[in-house]
Amino acid sequence: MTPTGEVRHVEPPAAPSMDGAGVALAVRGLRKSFAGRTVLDGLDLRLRSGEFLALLGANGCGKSTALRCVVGLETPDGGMIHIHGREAGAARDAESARLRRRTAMVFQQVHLVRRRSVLDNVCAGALGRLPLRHSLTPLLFPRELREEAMACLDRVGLAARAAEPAGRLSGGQQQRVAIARALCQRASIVLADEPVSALDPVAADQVVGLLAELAREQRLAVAAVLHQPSLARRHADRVVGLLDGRVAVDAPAGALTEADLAALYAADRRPAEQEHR
Ligand SMILES: Nc1ncnc2c1ncn2[C@@H]1O[C@H](COP(=O)(O)OP(=O)(O)OP(=O)(O)O)[C@@H](O)[C@H]1O
Repeated sequence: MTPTGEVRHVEPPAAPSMDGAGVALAVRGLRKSFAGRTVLDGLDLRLRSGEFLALLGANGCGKSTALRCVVGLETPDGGMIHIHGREAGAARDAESARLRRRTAMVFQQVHLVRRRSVLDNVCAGALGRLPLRHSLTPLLFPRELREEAMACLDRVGLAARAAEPAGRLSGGQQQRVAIARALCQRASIVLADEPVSALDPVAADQVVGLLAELAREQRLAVAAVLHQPSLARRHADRVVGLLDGRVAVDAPAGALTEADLAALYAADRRPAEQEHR
């Protein structure tokens, strides 16, 4: 951010193209308020296939809300969301649902069924494209799906744990299972909301490193909300910092400055409720 409070765009330029080559996700002018309080105030964001973007910003600045709007868990008040060049509207029409199935969200809470096997949990990523009966019992998962899920588990380094109950794995391993589930969904855009906030530093580094690898090697578009700028600098291609529901910093990860971080996390800019969290 500049001393005058303007957005510090090192690269790319301010106005995101909605459908340029390689742009997997483009958000323009996204607006969202809760009970009259503006949370997203015209957010612009662009994410390319093969890119790992770290989303930074103080508590309450709107990071989760932005991701939730993209995957359809929140309905924006205004703005546009384009997924692979096509508009995903707020309406629950078939085209928007199809586009949103290209996106997967990974949460801090992994949302695994702890008593079911690791493999069954990964297979569950495919439920959106399978007939409803498959959700009744994992015995109905087709063999090809199990093979695909094994390949996803192999990709996150956990094939050997496929038969164990998911609840038996460590926190970092469970988060890797959740990422494998997103792969089994065949998502091309993975949005991770604080995926490592509950993990120790070593596990956190592994999980963020894995997300970066998946972006690079499988050409996924990956955005992760992180509260650790050091992880963003080490693994991300680009960093976007939000302030008051808008983009305040958009820079290659290596160009993120201490002044940027000071501006993003300045205590005197936060609403009073944040001070006491
Ligand atoms: N469903 C909701 N109803 C009412 N207020 C909400 C809702 N979801 C989010 N908010 C409010 O919107 C603001 C932004 O929340 P959001 O979770 O997007 O922030 P964040 O940047 O992800 O914060 P954190 O880093 O703490 O997770 C907060 O003040 C939050 O209380």
